[in-house]
Amino acid sequence: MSFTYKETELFAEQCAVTELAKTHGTPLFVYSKAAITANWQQFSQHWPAPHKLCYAVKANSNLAVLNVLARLGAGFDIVSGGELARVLAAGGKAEDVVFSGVGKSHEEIAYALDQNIGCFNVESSAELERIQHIASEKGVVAPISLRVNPDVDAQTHPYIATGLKANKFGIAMGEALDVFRRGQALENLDMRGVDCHIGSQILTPQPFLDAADRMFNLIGTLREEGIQITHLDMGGGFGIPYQHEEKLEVSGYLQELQRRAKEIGNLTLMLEPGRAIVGNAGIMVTKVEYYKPGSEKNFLLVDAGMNDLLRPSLYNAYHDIVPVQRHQGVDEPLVDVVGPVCETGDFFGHARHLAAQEGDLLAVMNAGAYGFTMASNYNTRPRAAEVMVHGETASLIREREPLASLWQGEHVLGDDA
Ligand SMILES: Cc1ncc(COP(=O)(O)O)c(C=O)c1O
Ligand SMILES: N[C@@H](CCCC[NH3+])C(=O)O
Repeated sequence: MSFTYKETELFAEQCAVTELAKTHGTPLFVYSKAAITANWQQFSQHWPAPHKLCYAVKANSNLAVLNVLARLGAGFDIVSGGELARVLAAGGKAEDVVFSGVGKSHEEIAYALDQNIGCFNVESSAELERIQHIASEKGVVAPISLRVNPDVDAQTHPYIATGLKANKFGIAMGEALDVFRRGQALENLDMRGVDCHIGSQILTPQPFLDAADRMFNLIGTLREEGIQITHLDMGGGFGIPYQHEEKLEVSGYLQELQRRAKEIGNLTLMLEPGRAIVGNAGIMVTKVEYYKPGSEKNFLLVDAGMNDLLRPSLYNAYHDIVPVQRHQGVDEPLVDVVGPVCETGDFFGHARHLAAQEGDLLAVMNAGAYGFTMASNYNTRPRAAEVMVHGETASLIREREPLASLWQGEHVLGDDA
């Protein structure tokens, strides 16, 4: 059985999807190892050593996915102690991990230091002091990069734009030199890099190039001060086509970064792609529970909800919805595809032409990134199972959550309370 996610090929493989749904139930996330590998190679072929690629774990942190990437030689970008634990459990190495995030706790910093993490991407002066304190208590030296906010408009959804002054992320460009000097004065910090991340689902190269200009200028300024920065991490954010968008061509940008790094010398580059590696490598399969025609709107009620795939509800994001079994020669009414959760915002698509009946399967496309990782138990719904298709085989890589796990660990008060 082979499996790809182009619509036509999905139909050719309808038996496979139907079989998987029958075996594992729905909703079900299905990922393709071949697609993840191909996406990874799109970057790695233009990114020779010593430059590094750190996959952003938040996009999809299933252990099998992380393991495929670790075997491909990936480094990892994490934002929590939990993500670090996952990377290690999946066979990744701590030295290949960069730790991003604005709110790292004491516990997370201590854990990362104990594991000999590759680098902390530090987002504030307060965080710098905290890492110094913990590293000195442990008698170790922490590798540090400063995340700088380049104040660039990423031209994306405001909730996922991160590189503007008004956003909570990074250290303001104008403060970077002072914070860097402070870091250099602290004994248990090794100030070795700068980084930025301007946002996610960016579809034009210009914001990346603008950010790169500002970061290279900053490195120039730091070097004039005698501060020898040895790495620049430009983050992730590479968008994928969900609807009719143009595919973002990354190779030109990657080459431009390398050209500039070579020009100034002694600089290793890093990137942190997430969505671009796993987004189109996954679908969410869901079953139609009811067709509910109405005078104003028709609804297809499916068994997946916003708790399984939050992107449409949170960002009004578009995902193609494809029937797994196509009914030939029948009308395709206009329908809203909605879930069972008690919120009007619980939808996967509005005004779609779809002919589907109770029991039919639908595939929600491009669900490999920020799908399962943003799932919750809202409405006390168990999180879905995940399957990886590899070659002729499909393996269950995460079981559906058992219902009992949804209340285990909770305690009712005794009668005397
Ligand atoms: C610091 C950092 N790096 C990398 C990423 C990955 O972004 P994307 O999935 O858009 O490539 C994110 C998320 O936006 C992030 O916050
Ligand atoms: N969760 C977002 C991306 C946010 C990236 C995290 N920095 C999405 O689904 O598009």
